[in-house]
Amino acid sequence: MAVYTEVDDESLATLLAEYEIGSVLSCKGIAEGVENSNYLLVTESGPHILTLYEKRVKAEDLPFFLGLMDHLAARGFSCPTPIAGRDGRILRHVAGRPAAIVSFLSGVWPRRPTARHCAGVGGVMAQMHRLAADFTMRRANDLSIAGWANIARACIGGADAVETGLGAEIAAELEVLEAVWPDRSGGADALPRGIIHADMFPDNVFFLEDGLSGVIDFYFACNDMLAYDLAVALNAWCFERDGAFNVTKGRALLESYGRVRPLTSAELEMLPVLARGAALRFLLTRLYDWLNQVPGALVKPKDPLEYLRKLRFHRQVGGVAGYGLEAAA
Ligand SMILES: Nc1ncnc2c1ncn2[C@@H]1O[C@H](COP(=O)(O)OP(=O)(O)O)[C@@H](O)[C@H]1O
Ligand SMILES: N[C@@H](CCOP(=O)(O)O)C(=O)O
Repeated sequence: MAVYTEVDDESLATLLAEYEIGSVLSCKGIAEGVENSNYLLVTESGPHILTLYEKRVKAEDLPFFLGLMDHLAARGFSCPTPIAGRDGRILRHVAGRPAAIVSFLSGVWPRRPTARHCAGVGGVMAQMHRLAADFTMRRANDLSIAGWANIARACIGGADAVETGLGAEIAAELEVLEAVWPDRSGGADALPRGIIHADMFPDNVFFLEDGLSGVIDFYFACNDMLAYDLAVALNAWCFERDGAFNVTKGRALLESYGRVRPLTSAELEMLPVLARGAALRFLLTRLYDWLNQVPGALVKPKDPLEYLRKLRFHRQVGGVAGYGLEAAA
């Protein structure tokens, strides 16, 4: 459960007085997520989500995240819509934290993703990439390769307590990725860039009986290579619980993405490298959280070693066929 900051009744009543969504009927901490404190806030006008932004979310990035959700929702993309108060402002302060209220999205996230779910997420990701193309705000990916090196420095000393040799393996991986990470200078061989979600995990994609119902949690969104978003999703959606990569799921995800935004041959070729980077990114942030647990917070840290196993898989993938696609387009 991720509730780092409690909200008392008085603060809640003061907050709600600034909106036109009626008074509070109930407000309960949500038993999921790891980054922010989330509450299911039911008012006279229905359910909403109250989010108090914590640790990794910088206050100066909030206009980007909330602006992006607003931009996508206005174009028919199913994601939370930020709700403005009577004064037109979306961002507030509650219990000493920056906070916002967003619309509630129906659906449940898939505990055991199938190839059908993977096809759904591939399609919706490509749609998001297209719809965000004219979003004018920018945010650099602070959890790309330079950011990984910073996190690695902060937790490499404790890594071997989690698994013997882990510190050295992370250092070696970073060195390799530094050498092969796709061109960041915008040269002719640069991969297509745009706004990416950067955390499109199963717990951030909701489904109803008739299919995908929406995407939440845009708090890592940024400008980066579009194919990196796919690399994150291959990691998050296409491995089985026993650690095996499921090529049927990989193919479903990639083909359905490609039907909305065809992938270039350079993107397909780079996929194994991008997937290694994505696996290292989640290995590092999980390792950091594992080693720096917040006393008293209602949060269950995620297993860093799951991503070490995924990283080792990507290292031996020779090309896009390893993810289920026949050949480069
Ligand atoms: N707009 C929303 N509609 C419905 N449920 C939501 C919404 N936003 C968040 N939630 C619920 O809160 C949980 C945690 O949200 P998330 O944004 O993933 O948190 P965190 O950023 O802390 O990881 C989700 O798994 C979901 O159950
Ligand atoms: N998806 C990340 C953790 C980020 O938490 P989320 O609840 O915002 O998805 C991971 O699995 O490490």
